[in-house]
Amino acid sequence: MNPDLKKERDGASFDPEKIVNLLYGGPDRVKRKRKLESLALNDPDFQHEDLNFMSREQQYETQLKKSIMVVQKQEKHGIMGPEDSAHYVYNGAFKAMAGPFGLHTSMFLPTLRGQATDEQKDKWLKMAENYAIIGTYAQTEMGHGTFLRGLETTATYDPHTQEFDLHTPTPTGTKWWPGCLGKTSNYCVLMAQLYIHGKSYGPHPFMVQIRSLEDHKPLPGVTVGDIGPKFGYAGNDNGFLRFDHVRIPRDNMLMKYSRVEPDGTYVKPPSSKLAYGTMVQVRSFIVSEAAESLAKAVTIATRYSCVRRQSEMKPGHPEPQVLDYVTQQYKLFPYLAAAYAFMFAARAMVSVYFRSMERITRGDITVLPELHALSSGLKSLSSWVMNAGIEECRMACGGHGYSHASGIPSIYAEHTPAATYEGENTVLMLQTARYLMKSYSQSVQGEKLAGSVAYLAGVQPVPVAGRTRDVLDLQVLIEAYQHRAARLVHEAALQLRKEQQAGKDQPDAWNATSVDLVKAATAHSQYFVVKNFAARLADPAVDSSVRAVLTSLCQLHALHGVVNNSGDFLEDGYMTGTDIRQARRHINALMAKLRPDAVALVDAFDYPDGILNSILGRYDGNVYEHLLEWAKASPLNKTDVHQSYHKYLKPFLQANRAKL
Ligand SMILES: CC/C=C\C/C=C\C/C=C\C/C=C\C/C=C\C/C=C/C(=O)SCCNC(=O)CCNC(=O)[C@H](O)C(C)(C)COP(=O)(O)OP(=O)(O)OC[C@H]1O[C@@H](n2cnc3c(N)ncnc32)[C@H](O)[C@@H]1OP(=O)(O)O
Ligand SMILES: Cc1cc2nc3c(=O)[nH]c(=O)nc-3n(C[C@H](O)[C@H](O)[C@H](O)COP(=O)(O)OP(=O)(O)OC[C@H]3O[C@@H](n4cnc5c(N)ncnc54)[C@H](O)[C@@H]3O)c2cc1C
Repeated sequence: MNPDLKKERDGASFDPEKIVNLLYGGPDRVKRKRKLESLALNDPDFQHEDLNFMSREQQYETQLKKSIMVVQKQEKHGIMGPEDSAHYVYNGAFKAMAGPFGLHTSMFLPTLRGQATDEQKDKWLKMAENYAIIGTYAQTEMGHGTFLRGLETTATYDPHTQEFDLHTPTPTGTKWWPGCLGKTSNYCVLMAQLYIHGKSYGPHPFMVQIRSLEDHKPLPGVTVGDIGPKFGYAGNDNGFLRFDHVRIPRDNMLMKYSRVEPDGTYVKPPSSKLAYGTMVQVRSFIVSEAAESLAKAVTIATRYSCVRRQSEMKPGHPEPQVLDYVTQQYKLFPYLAAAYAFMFAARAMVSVYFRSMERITRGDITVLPELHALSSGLKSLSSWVMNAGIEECRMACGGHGYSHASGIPSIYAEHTPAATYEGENTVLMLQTARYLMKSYSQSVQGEKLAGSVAYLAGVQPVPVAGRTRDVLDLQVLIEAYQHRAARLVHEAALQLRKEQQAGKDQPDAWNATSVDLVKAATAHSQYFVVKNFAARLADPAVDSSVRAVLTSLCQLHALHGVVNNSGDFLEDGYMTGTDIRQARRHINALMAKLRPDAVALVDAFDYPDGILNSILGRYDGNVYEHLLEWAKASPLNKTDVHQSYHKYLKPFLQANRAKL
């Protein structure tokens, strides 16, 4: 063990195991998590050359082979359900979401479960759950991803044959991006515009076979392939798909909510947005993905910052650990705090999701708009912060952060698209804003608001300027976030009205106000995160040493947000210059207080080395010797003299020498 890391761990004010239990739901679940992770990490069948040293084709093949073994072994070991899979599959076996069966489990199966009738489930779900067929979720097209109503792929009902005719009318209508489509899937859930008797009914889901179950060749009329290399996701065959008048039976439309009768009569769903249910589910889960990826990057950068010694803080003294530089703490600790904040927010989001789904299943669709607004806002906020945080962690590791040996580039490449997939973040924040504007106007009309928007009922009066308040008090901070969100919603609503009064129609007024609207929706989401973090600490079951350190983290998270967005808090005089100055001082004091606990706090995320996959973030801190070992494994080091020397460099050098 690196002596610096040992010293850090010995000096912590709490036992990290207590936080591990808090984060993962108690000792039994932690035991299960560790068992599943180590089962996957120590399985010789899952060992392979570092993916960073492989070509894309090799990566795809390796991940596909592993995916198959994962399925077989899951069955053998009785590993079931999303929590088990998160530990065994995504963290243990893959260290990634993006394996070639990723879309089968994350979207294809949930869509069948959520959108198919019981008869349709009997027909397909068992086959899909048992991997007799592999599917994906094919919605996005080359020309349209965000604008779902603009999809071009059509499903035209023919009552004579009781079939749908699937067709891609234009190049831009080509399905583009669906994961696991390019080479792996033989089925997909296709989102296509439903046409009956020449009338459009909007996007609907259809179950479509795209490849032969005999030889895996594309079925007649189907053109399908891989979209080529991307920023990351090398092991995933994101694909393209086109249809040339492909016919499928009527009952291949997923008909849990809307139906087409044999004669072509359309039966409306209780809400047309129920067809978008899988996206809402995955958005709700992405908050956890964002929290975890950020936590991994922060773990690597924090441990490395205790091992790394650089420069002279005091003349003639030994080089200090870089984490002792307050600027380094300022880079890392706010993201450490954010990772915790989003882990708690993710838990809350998932329980809101399941509670809402229970009601929706019982036929109560009134909860849908709030679920959509909350999941859209939290998905966007968490993935934005995650992206900024991972990049900050990379830079905090200096040059070594840029090497794949740090593990950070892979974390970044694997998770950065979360800001884009399942709904582009700005677009989703505007969806949240839409709900906030509606709620605000209901409140202005005297309706009582409930749930996450109840606070919009009235913007609190601005306290007398100069009033002293303790900005370290979590209740004071929650009220400040609440006030800021309510005010920004109120002002965005006023601005929207002003734009309309100035003669703009509603869409133009909305566009003109959209920067304010995104700001308001972001503030609303941040308020939820801060309030939820503080509420988690109020739980009497939380151990006192843990409560102490997490309270400091919660204060840091909230204060950092205040200082970073100080204009919002100052603008209407709710906070004063003195408050902000105090907030800055408190941040410094909190960082000093958290410094001795930093390593224990990242240890408490409980990522073993096999999952972090990082030389810099090793638990034992033996970074330097392993860096060299890792580099020696690079394919370019297989021989002392690379063959290209003989082909190119040698003649070039010889010719140059001959000229002299
Ligand atoms: C069990 C699960 C197991 C494992 C999962 C584990 C972890 C998951 C974590 C990670 C995932 C891992 C791997 C996956 C990796 C990548 C996969 C990526 C997949 C994809 O990207 S799929 C494609 C996603 N595409 C989108 O998200 C498109 C975004 N666009 C839209 O959603 C909509 O078109 C838009 C923009 C929201 C709607 O715009 P518009 O205003 O034009 O809407 P409408 O006119 O259609 O709507 C009017 C009305 O309806 C409201 N509304 C819109 N959407 C919804 C909704 N989903 N629910 C409820 N309500 C909705 C809208 O706000 C309007 O309301 P209003 O009239 O104002 O009342
Ligand atoms: C790694 C990865 C995996 C994916 N997997 C799948 C999959 O499995 N299945 C699938 O169907 N799709 C998948 N997608 C596609 C993904 O869902 C879309 O890329 C995403 O929904 C964004 O749509 P877009 O690409 O059309 O972006 P665009 O909508 O073209 O966005 C471009 C810019 O325009 C802005 N913009 C667009 N509309 C508005 C608006 N109304 N108001 C303000 N600004 C706007 C956006 O904010 C953005 O800045 C995947 C994408 C990636 C990157």
